[in-house]
Amino acid sequence: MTVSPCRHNLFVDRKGLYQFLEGVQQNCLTNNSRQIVSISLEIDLVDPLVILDTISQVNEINFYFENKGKGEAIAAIDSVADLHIDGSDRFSKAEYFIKNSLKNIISFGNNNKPFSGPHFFCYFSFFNQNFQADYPFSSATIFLPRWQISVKNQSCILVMNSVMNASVNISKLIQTLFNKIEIISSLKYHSPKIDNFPGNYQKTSVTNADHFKNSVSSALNKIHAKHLTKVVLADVLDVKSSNHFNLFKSLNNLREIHPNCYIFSTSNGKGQNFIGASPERLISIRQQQLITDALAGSAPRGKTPAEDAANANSLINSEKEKHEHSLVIDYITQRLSHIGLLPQVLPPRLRQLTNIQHLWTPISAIVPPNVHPLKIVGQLHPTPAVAGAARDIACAEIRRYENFERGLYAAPLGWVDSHGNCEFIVGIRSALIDGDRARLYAGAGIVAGSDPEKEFAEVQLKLQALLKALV
Ligand SMILES: C=C(O[C@@H]1C=C(C(=O)O)C=C[C@H]1O)C(=O)O
Repeated sequence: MTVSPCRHNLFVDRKGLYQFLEGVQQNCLTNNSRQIVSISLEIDLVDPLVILDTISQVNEINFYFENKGKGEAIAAIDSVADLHIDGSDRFSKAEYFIKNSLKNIISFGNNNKPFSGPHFFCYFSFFNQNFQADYPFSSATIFLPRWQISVKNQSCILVMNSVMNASVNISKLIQTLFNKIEIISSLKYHSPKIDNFPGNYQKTSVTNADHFKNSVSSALNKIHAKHLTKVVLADVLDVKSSNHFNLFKSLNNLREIHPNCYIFSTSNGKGQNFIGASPERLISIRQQQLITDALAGSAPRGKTPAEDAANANSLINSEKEKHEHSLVIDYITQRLSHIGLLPQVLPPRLRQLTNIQHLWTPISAIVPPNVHPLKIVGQLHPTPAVAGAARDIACAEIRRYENFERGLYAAPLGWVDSHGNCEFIVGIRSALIDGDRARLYAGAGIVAGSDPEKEFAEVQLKLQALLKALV
């Protein structure tokens, strides 16, 4: 990838930008080729969620990612290059697509700022192939957005990616960019308050409480028979609202209610969205430093500080929860070692969320430049935090017990840049939204010592927290 020098003043930029684009076009003419130009400009602070809500169209794919605690938010809107695939080699095909696309991208502008330059947004489904024929997302989607608006530490970067060839009108292209900046700048930074949606809604169950509890009991028999050591079973809640779900309000509610979680949303460009608030990072890589989370083992938050501390204490000291947790650590360290990394297990801690708390062990490693982030994602997914152990046996059991398609639930979603930086999370505590209908997903890890009633209560706790933000 070629990088042109950075200029600071927007007016100087306009002239420099014209010359840059002319140079690229000349190159296209000479080589009879096309290129993608990636233009990054610092703009006044805006709220990427407000921008997503205002400029995205139903027929365009998009992606939203926010971590309020880290002061980061990104909206990726519409696509200039995308890949939609299924099958077991989806991670390597996605890696190839990104590497190949990058060869043909030339960058201009503020390239040293966080989130400047081309970023590829990716979302995968839990299984290599979705069984439900009409499930609305492929098992892998990767796209380079036309527009990317991101905020990091109160600084805002706009990236426009655009195709350049011999016939592109450069003045028009620049005009499009500056018109967009004008529209974006006119949208004041605002964070609306949480709404109590007055709309009515009905809950309909796909599974019922007995089905879930019976599955847990049956899985426990298989665990005792040593067929497997852990399986994560999920449940879904179907909701029909009297109004269409309002994505913007739901996401805004989610970020207010769960400031320590990753808030995410993806759209397939056909009217369906997958959204949620996940506490679980699969991997983040910044300057070759990888961090991944082993997150498993749960207890509710207490209603009083004393009750909360007691719950935390019994979580930390529970042999059953520690066993459930250590399966995830063992798997992650083995899988990272398998691809030549040297994982370092950091001290364990508690991840305390609004409604629930988890055992949490971060694991770090240095990533050599020749190991692509998607190789690591493909290596790790699905961890025992969302599948079980042994992994393949657990996945087969999940298919047997769950009578719904997991789709994007509990699967990796995130972004990769051109330097090997990335952030991928696990799409748990999520919902598929389709007009006035929503399907909510949450699960719990089953190990020896699990109690069907308690596991059912844990899943309901997670589902209710999500429901509260959506309706
Ligand atoms: C599978 C989910 O969560 C996972 C299961 C947990 C558990 O059972 O203790 C904890 C965190 C996650 O790894 C979910 O929320 O859907």
